[in-house]
Amino acid sequence: MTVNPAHTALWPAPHASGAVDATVHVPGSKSVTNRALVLAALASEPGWLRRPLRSRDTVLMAEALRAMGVEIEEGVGPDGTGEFWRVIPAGLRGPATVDVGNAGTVMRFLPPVATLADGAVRFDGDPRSYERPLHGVIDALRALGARIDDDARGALPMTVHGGGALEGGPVEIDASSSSQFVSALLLSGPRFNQGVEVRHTGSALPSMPHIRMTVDMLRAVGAQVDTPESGGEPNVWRVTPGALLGRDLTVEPDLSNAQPFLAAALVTGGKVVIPDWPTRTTQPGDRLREIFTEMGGSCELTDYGLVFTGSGAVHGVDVDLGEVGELTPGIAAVAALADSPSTLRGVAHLRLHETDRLAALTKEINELGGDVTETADGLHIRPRPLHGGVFHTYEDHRMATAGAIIGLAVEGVEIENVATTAKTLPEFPDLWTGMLGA
Ligand SMILES: O=C(O)C1=C[C@@H](OP(=O)(O)O)[C@@H](O)[C@H](O)C1
Ligand SMILES: C=C(OP(=O)(O)O)C(=O)O
Repeated sequence: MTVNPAHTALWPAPHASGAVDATVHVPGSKSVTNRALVLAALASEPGWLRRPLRSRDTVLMAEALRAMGVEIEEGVGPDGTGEFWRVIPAGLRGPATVDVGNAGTVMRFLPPVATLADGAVRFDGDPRSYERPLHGVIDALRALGARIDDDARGALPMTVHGGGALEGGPVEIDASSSSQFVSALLLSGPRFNQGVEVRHTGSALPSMPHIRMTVDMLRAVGAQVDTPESGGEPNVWRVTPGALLGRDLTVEPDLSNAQPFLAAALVTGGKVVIPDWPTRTTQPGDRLREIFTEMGGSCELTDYGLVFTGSGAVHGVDVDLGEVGELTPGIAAVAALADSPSTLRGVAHLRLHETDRLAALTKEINELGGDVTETADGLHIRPRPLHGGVFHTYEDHRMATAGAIIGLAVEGVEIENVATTAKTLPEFPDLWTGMLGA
């Protein structure tokens, strides 16, 4: 958790003078966009992504694929269909250089792709990317036949020496520090000579909805995937080798990025509508309908989207967030404003996210007068009257949006480096002030 002096600009978080009442069009899902890019790049024919998220993480993914020879055309479709990206796959090539920034999806999903390139692919990224776990992907790829130089650290920076193909087959990994290890191997699995069989051997696997998203999206492009849910062994996923189809996919809104707007309705006793909320989705953000209802709101899913209404009261929760870890900062912010204590559990792995999120939330909420303590796997939050001050973000987009939620209810909160929201939602400050009618 280091503060970058280049990023100390302060953004006065708007204070809500009354109940919000707004419709917020939330841009596309980061997790869907980056999976769709990888799958389209590995396909045997061109494919389309409509309404892709355009943010730091997804542009890094697109640039990395371009560096390996994939063509990605960008344009705007006819009325109402928004932007599109057309992905034209090509023989993957090296030498290439990939900047992963601090994107978990880029640093984990692309090394397996790079094993298929016919040359060296060098991976580097932000200083934080050196600290985030990658050993599961590196060790698994080596076991499946890849040559990787990583200075024996099991981390970035590293070079994958693509050999034009990978043998693949069965492999065991401990993915308890990130579900993205499993997703990464499955996404490229159809292109390995023997496919891949991933067996998770460690303690609890986090973020299961994200693994389901990987499986659903693989099946949608024609891959055959056997999973624990489809009658297979627990903790084992098997992908059969085969060609992938190019598809025409419209990306769903990012439901985790809808979180701060729903939270605004909750903490101000107002109403927020999110158009195009999917009726069926693997996105973890869909759990907000249940969690924010328990915390005092109510919601209705209509043909138009999700209508979420706050009651004026905000209650604490005791909830295991292991499946939906990326929702933790926003839930912690709401919990700090509640009328009773909260316990957030199952999220020890957040210590290795964009920043150590458990330490960062504890420090920043407490510096505004809060009473938060870290547990082995989460947070205890006892609400207290808060006061203004600087909310540091540690180059973590979800810390910035968490601070903005608190700022709605507490005067004088200033968010350091709100621009860090560009990782997944560059429009955040504008959408936020637009919601408030400013
Ligand atoms: O596969 C994905 O798109 C993601 C999986 C999760 O990662 P972890 O399992 O590392 O928490 C999640 O937190 C991240 O924001 C996105
Ligand atoms: C953990 C997150 O991102 P990443 O994809 O970089 O892991 C997140 O967006 O909350």
